[in-house]
Amino acid sequence: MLLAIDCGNTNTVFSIWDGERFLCTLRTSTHHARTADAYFTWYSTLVKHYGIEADITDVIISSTVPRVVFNLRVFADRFFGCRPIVVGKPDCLLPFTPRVDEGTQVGPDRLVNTAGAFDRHGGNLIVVDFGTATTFDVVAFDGAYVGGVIAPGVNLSLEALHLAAAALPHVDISKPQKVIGTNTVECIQSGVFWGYVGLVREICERIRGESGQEMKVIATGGLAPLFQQAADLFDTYEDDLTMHGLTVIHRYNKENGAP
Ligand SMILES: Nc1ncnc2c1ncn2[C@@H]1O[C@H](COP(=O)(O)OP(=O)(O)OP(=O)(O)O)[C@@H](O)[C@H]1O
Ligand SMILES: CC(C)(CO)[C@@H](O)C(=O)NCCC(=O)O
Ligand SMILES: [K+]
Repeated sequence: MLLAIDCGNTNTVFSIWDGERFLCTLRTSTHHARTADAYFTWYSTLVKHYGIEADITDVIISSTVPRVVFNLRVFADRFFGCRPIVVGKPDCLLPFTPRVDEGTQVGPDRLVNTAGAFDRHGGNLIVVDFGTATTFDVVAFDGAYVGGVIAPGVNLSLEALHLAAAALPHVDISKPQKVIGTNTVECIQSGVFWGYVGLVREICERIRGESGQEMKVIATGGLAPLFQQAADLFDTYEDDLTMHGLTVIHRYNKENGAP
């Protein structure tokens, strides 16, 4: 069985796979100081709760936070006796070579999203991921990551307003009924919500223009459905895209003789 781990700057998600069959997802916040033993305590409690007979033989990790990788490696070695594949490390094979400026370290989550989206949809895609940052990954005709866009995440923008302006409260994102807010909370929600609708539309339009291609837009991340409610921004929404990408890269490494 495969344990696929996606560590973002905010949240860490584990998913367990029996071959192609998805078994469960476990989610926790990302903390660089969490030890291998602490991961196992959390993991084994939840696996037991879900009644899963998990016999993990393989682990793959994508982490946008370099510091957490050490403890996750120890976790994989100590509790499952295996050496994980870590996306972005030289010994992890990718189904494509990113076409970016020399020396650029593309976020592993973006490489994983690219692999997952190409596997499901073929090439000429824009993948929009609403995580800590809002990222746009451009996937070429042949499945290569060829660049993209990084914008501040939705929750980060809300938090930044609250932190920087003494009179602005913390506000949760939601779809406002109108553009013109008549109280502070509505004004903030309007700015961030409609601002992101415009941002997504404009960036996708410009990517299509620059590529000279029609491109399908695939959205992932918890907040994507909220934005889709407001406007026809995406062709599809796939909440499991990153996890699927991890299984694609894992399979590719197995088939191509990686350790
Ligand atoms: N249905 C939902 N409605 C509102 N907010 C949601 C929903 N699902 C998830 N969220 C929130 O959306 C945010 C984005 O979630 P997501 O898991 O895509 O990224 P993240 O974990 O915040 O980012 P990263 O992967 O960079 O750590 C999270 O703060 C999450 O709590
Ligand atoms: C942009 C984030 C933070 C999104 O999770 C991550 O992909 C990352 O740290 N990227 C490194 C820089 C890059 O992707 O070009
Ligand atoms: K994510």
